[in-house]
Amino acid sequence: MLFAVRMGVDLPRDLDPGVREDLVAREKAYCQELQKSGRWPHIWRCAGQYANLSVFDVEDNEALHRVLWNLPLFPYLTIEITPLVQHPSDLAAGGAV
Ligand SMILES: O=C(O)C[C@H]1C=CC(=O)O1
Repeated sequence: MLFAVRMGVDLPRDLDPGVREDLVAREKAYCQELQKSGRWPHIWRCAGQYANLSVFDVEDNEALHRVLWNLPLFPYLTIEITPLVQHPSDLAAGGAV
């Protein structure tokens, strides 16, 4: 199942710089591990915002929940989820011209 997920990041201004650096490094490693496994095929920065728009390709809602819950930055994220289905006009998916 495909899900579009927007994550807004809100790290406290007074967060210890070392803790912040560690969190961001662990988030990046986890994100790249999921990309390599095919479960996080797209990630885009939302222009001008500390936020990303991502696509997840996971088995079901439960799997998505697990993946998101385990994000190191999870406590600092505002997450919006949109389940996706194929669009009938999508040429790449065989949509008629
Ligand atoms: O920077 C972000 O958008 C938050 C987070 C999501 C993946 C990652 O590496 O960091």
